[in-house]
Amino acid sequence: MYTTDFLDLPALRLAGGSVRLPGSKSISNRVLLLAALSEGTTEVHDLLASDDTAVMLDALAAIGCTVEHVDARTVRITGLGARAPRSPAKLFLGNAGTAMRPLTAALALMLGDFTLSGVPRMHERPIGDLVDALRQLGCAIDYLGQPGYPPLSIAQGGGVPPLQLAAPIQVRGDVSSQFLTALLMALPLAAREQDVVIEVVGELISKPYIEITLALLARFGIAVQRQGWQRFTIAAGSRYRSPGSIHVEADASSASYFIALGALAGSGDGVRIEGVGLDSIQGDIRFVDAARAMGAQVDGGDNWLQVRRGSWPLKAIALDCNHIPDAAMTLAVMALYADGPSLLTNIASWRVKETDRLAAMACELRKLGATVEEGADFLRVDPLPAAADWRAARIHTYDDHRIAMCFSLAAFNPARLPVRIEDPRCVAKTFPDYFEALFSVAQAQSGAVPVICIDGPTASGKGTVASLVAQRLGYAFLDSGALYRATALAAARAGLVMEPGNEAAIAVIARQLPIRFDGERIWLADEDVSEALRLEATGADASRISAMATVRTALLDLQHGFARLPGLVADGRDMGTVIFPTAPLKVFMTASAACRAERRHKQLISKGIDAKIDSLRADLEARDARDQSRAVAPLKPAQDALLLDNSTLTIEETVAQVLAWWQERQPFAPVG
Ligand SMILES: Nc1ncnc2c1ncn2[C@@H]1O[C@H](COP(=O)(O)OP(=O)(O)OP(=O)(O)O)[C@@H](O)[C@H]1O
Ligand SMILES: Nc1ccn([C@H]2C[C@H](O)[C@@H](COP(=O)(O)O)O2)c(=O)n1
Repeated sequence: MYTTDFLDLPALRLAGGSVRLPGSKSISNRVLLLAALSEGTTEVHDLLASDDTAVMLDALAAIGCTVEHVDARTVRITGLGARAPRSPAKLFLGNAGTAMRPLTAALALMLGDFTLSGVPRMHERPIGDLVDALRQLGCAIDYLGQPGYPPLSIAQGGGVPPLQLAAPIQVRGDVSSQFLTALLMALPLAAREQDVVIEVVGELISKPYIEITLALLARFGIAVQRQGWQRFTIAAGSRYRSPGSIHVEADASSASYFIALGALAGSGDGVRIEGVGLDSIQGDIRFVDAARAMGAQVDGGDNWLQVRRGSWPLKAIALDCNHIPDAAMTLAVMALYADGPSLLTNIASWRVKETDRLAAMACELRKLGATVEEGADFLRVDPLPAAADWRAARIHTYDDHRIAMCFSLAAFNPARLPVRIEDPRCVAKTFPDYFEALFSVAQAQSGAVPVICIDGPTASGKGTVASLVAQRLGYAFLDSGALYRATALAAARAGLVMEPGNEAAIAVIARQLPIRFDGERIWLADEDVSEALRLEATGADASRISAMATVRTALLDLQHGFARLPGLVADGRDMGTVIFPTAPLKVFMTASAACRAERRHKQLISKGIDAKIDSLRADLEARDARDQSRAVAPLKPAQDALLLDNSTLTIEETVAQVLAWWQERQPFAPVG
């Protein structure tokens, strides 16, 4: 997951290959709660691991369920069954509506004292209609802040009041379908002796989500009779029965980004999506119809979809999106690539989601250059047909995962502009590895993967700085010196002396180098050689073999392979001059010899390695002289490199300077 302040997506061109999607958030949190209310143990497979499921799991553990993490995608829940929940309990539910609403309803029908709170935005998301319905029943539930919104208190430690079940329980259906879902999941607790009837007031929105709720209730042994979308009856004697084991389908809303990707850029066989198919129980699968209407070619089976580009430009649509409220946001970005204005209607529910999505989408689409009309419950988006119409935008994401994900599609713009996604970590709500998945199937425009080169003499700090710059930008990092060091180490172990007569044999070793980078650690085959590589003797050997032309050629492809999405920071001696000559930023980093010898001395002493400054200085000057004077790819600044002498700078100041130069090269308008 990218935890950087922002993530710059370079211009993208094509998409192909296969992605496996994480489990559905809606299904995951419903299954977890139903497992918690059941007797016995339920093994939940392919569970979504995300912020919203994490808060649900924490809450279930806090009220006394046993939660065992079997592996990254499997959890075992032992439910409460007939037991009372552990109380008092304070439950923090983040910004997870799928946890806040159903848990409120379930706990309001149980013995105990509970408070339920969330992040500030959760305290702006309405829950009054659900609380009204629970109060009709007689539950003791109160607002701890603003009436109508969380945080809430449930105070039934002395006993659950007698419930008023004779008359149907009324709940509004036109603000959020989660209120009805919450009641449907919780009220079997009250239907021991008599039928419980729920009546929906107003037109029910997002009906497909209710279908998911009913399907999952059935898996847990609860049959609900439905009369149209207005009246739901839970039969007397209902009891949650664990299915023992249950699989969570992949998230159909998450599929929308990859369906769109296939429609925009799917080349060859297009994009294959694993984990959800055309027969999904999730309403958002109907996004496929909308994508087809816009021109996408979509095939599918039981548990897979395959998407290719069809009509181009895409066809504009006018669509009532009530049935696909979450996935419809993706259509708003696809509309930028259409042959006319698109109109998305019946999306008022966007206003009470993670953020006011109607306002947010309009604002961010305009930043890209689009003309957008925002109505109370609709959005009209004009396309951006010509490259000149597009702007390079910093997309603000409002702590809303879907905004981050759907705006990534703007990186396919014909103007070949990058798109900056602020706070990319917000995708953790439903799809923590979204950008990794995107980069695994998307291809950049040729030459568009950005590379920052930092070359310089030994101990100038280029490795330290390059690695930090890479971290701040979410880019890959290439320590090219490690490749020469590893080759030298492997050659020494093969009994070779680093001299010209052995050049051919050393080049063979370089070409087949079984090197692997794993965070801070470096492996040669199955041996961790991180420490051995940093020895001064290994550095000197590396310097000797780096003068051999065939060894340098043997390492070329390996180095080029590091240039991948979203970008690369590479440090070495010839990154800017030979390996990435068209890189948009080249830095030549130096420091005085005295300063470098002192830094290296400190570095070695801190690792418990004894060293003398004078001999270190003599060694590094000898190494620099050899690296500068060799015939192939000598150490020297590229013509267009910026010089950075950091003798008097701290590491942080040096990093800040490189990042400032990088920002100057970006096309985004200055902030403010
Ligand atoms: N201003 C600075 N910028 C970068 N590094 C610094 C700075 N001040 C001190 N250092 C320290 O200098 C030491 C040498 O840095 P580093 O190993 O990154 O150099 P290098 O140029 O990559 O060396 P080599 O080419 O031998 O791999 C590190 O311990 C680093 O923390
Ligand atoms: N791009 C590179 C990187 C390294 N070398 C050689 C020259 C160095 O003395 C030696 C070790 O590099 P370090 O780990 O100290 O950066 O490897 C090179 O020629 N070209």
